[in-house]
Amino acid sequence: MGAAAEPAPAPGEEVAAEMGGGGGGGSLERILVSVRLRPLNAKEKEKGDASDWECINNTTIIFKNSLPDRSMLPAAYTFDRVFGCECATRQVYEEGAKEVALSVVSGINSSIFAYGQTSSGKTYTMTGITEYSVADIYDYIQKHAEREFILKFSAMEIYNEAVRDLLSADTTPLRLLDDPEKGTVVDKLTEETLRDQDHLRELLAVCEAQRQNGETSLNEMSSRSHQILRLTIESSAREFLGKDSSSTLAACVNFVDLAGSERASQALSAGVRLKEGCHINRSLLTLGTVIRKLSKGRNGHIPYRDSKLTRILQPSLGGNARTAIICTMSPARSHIEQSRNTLLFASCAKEVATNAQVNVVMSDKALVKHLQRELTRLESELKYPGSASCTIHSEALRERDAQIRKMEKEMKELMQQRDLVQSRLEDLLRSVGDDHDRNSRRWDELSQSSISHVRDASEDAFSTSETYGIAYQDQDLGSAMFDHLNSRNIHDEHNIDHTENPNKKQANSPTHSISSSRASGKILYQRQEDCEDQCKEVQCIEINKLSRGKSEDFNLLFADESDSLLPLTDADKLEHHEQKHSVGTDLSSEHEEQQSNTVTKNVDNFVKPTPNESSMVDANVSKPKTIESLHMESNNTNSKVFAVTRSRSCRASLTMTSTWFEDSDLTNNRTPPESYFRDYSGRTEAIRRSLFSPNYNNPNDRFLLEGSQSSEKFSHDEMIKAEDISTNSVHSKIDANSEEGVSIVGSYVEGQKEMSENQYLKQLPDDQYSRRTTPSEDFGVEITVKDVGVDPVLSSLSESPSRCLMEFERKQQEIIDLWHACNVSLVHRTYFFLLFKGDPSDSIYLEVEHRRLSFLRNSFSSDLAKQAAEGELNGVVASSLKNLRREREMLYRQMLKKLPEKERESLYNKWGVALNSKQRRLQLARRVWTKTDMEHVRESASLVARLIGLLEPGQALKEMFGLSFTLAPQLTNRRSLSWKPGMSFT
Ligand SMILES: Nc1ncnc2c1ncn2[C@@H]1O[C@H](COP(=O)(O)OP(=O)(O)OP(=O)(O)O)[C@@H](O)[C@H]1O
Repeated sequence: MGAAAEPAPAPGEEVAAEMGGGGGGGSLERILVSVRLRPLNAKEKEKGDASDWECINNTTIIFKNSLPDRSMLPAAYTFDRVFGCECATRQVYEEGAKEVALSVVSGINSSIFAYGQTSSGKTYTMTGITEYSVADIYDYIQKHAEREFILKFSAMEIYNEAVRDLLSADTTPLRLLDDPEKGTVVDKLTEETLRDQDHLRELLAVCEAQRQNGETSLNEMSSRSHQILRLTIESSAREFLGKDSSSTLAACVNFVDLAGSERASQALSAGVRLKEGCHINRSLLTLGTVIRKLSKGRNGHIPYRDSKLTRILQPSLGGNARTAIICTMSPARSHIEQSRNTLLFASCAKEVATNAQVNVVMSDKALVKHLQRELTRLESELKYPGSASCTIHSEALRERDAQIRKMEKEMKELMQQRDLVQSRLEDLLRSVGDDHDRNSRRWDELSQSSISHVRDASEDAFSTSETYGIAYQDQDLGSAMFDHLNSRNIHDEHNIDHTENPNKKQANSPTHSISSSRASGKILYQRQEDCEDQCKEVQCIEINKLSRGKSEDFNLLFADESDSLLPLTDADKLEHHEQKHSVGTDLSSEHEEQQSNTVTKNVDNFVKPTPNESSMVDANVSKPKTIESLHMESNNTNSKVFAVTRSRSCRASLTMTSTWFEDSDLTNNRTPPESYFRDYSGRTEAIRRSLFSPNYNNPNDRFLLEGSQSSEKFSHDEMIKAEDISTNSVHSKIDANSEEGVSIVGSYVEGQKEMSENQYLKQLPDDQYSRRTTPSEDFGVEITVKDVGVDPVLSSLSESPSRCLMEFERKQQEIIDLWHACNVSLVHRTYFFLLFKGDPSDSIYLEVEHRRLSFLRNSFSSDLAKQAAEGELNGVVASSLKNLRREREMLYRQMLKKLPEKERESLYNKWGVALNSKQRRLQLARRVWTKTDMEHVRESASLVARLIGLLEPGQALKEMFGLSFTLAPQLTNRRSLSWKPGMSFT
């Protein structure tokens, strides 16, 4: 037996207001739903149909037969009332309709519906209910002689979606009109004012005779239409009749006998009957939809207007009316489908609530009188403040004053606390400031390319599958910074592993471990609430390259390409060749196995700490200057893994996930660490495909891909070449399809970053450079970055918004100047300019861009000096100029595609290109981004964006610039951050 449905809350709790009540102010009340089971009829008995349904009590009906294929369906249904086949219509009326029907005499609209398949007993039930109701109404009227009642009767049927007046011989369909006050009204519907009960009986007989009946296979006298009998009752207290203060209660009760809800096929309908069936079912279908939607709440559109039935009955379906629905059903097994549908409808209906109100109609005089009384009362309150209502008001005011005072006190205390915390913060910053100053120059360098160093450090370190571990040891400041950076960085796509640190001083400190993998999006953070000592600086970020990276995987993808632009060394080729045959075919080759076994072991240690070992990371953290690793690797992967950790005195270290590539992956990957590690190798291909989708036959794309993986392979000049090719790729992609330009710009930017990073490495003192590039034995390189300062984000938190904005504008202008000086791609400038508008997070991007460009400019200067000596223009400068020229050509071509002639002409005017001159488009393309004043820049960006089809840029686009930071909400709220000057990575 299936689960029994919950009984609906008792309906009718909100009983009709007493006559003469004030009106309005309705309350929600569920539709009263009951089910009536009729006895098996002669035909059914003849066929030997079994009776499968039984009412086991007043509210529950069960399906007796346990057919095996029905076992999944519920076998018991509960409603407000259920009536077995032995129940008389009188009982059905008394318990399932009377209360609702009689609301009408109290000025409350009501409706009684009969719903069910053909021949289930709807007409049989409704006829009885109408009679009993009418009798009771007249009985009530008799007993309330103090009121004068006016009864009006109207009747209609909806047959084939046409409304017909049942009190008129005219069969012309009636129109439905929308009345602003009354809602849907049936135009020209006859409304008879009733003389007495006999008069009503006569009219009911007329209706019965007029109604569309027909014979179906299931019912010889089947009602083929929806019938609505409407009795309107108005009543006024005789005492006030004719007086100014009289008011009237007005409401109507609908007796609705719906047409059969059966399927046409089941009623063996054909011809006229089939057409009827279609219309009937369309109306019933809408009724079902309305009831279903209402049962789920009133959110969204309720399609009342989809059928005449629901339009006319709209107030009864969730509106200003009390409603009762009696669902009739046959107990026969042959009708099981229809019976279930009926019960389903009933189950939905019992969830629907209506909002019935007492409808009071005031005479104009009464209304004026009422308003005058109200006015007088208010005036007297103003004149005599000592009156009762005024006393209440003044008390309320006193209470409010007291509340305000209390809140002011609390605010004062909070402000004091804030000042205290701020001064502590300043102390702390001051104490770290010295070290920060000492290290600032170096940190500036480090931070601009914090990730890049890691990547560039390896001979082929620029792998898309590198995994950067993050270790962040924080006190209050660090915590804030941690939240700030990581919340933005990982977009909540992380797994946090809370473990206990077994070290005695940190025994009670929760440790959040989050690791970050570029390829997998897996992030493990390591955070310590309480440091062993008061750390004041980040002294050391030790980065281990633990295993070989996915660059090999990527290279393998192109290993067959004969037109590779990469000058592969013999060793490379050999390696690629070997891996090509191992990856994807035999991941458990010896070489792979060695790596993966080692790494897997460590991973297991990391992600599944034993109680004794606790977190391996924590243990590592507490060891001074140990190059410990967050060994994260899958069994199958040969991914490169970097672990960034810090020594005892580290304040904070953070490895940025850097590319749109990995960010997208972070977004996609939500698997827990273990599964990630297991699934890793399979996923790389998917990631590659879903995120990059390059054309592998295209040498430019190929170069981009390979370049992005192994920048270390390229010399500075090669990087410039890479930029060349990237730019070309941008252009060709944009030419082909401007939308694709978005992702390609990402690659382009990546290339530019690499170039600057490469340049940066060249500028480093030899010892540092070698430290970043010395391959270690097993898995590659060890990178040590020392003396990293404290996060200036925090030190700038107290900046005023206006100052922040000024800082942003200053930085933005500097970047614009640098773009100009370095001949940076126009598309890149456009994207960057439009993306970063001073949002708090933008500061980081601007900082990165600024530093990158500074390096580029240095590179330009040295190239220029060299070329001046050599007397010819080549190298970086020449290549960038070439790129710009190509870009302008691309824009020139786009103009024809993207801009209608009129728009082009207005642009020529705006940009000072003579309309009668030659090559106007080219002239225009040559004018954009040629100056650095803000107006020119804005216009240029707008035009280029239009030409390359850049739509409203979103956060995702920001991420393609290589970094993704989200301010922790608490930080944003607390300090209303804006542009933060001098931000750098810590
Ligand atoms: N509870 C009942 N007890 C005895 N007979 C019933 C009962 N319900 C219905 N019947 C009989 O079943 C037959 C069909 O009933 P009725 O016409 O009311 O069905 P219906 O649902 O209105 O069908 P349709 O939708 O085709 O108009 C009638 O002869 C009626 O007398």
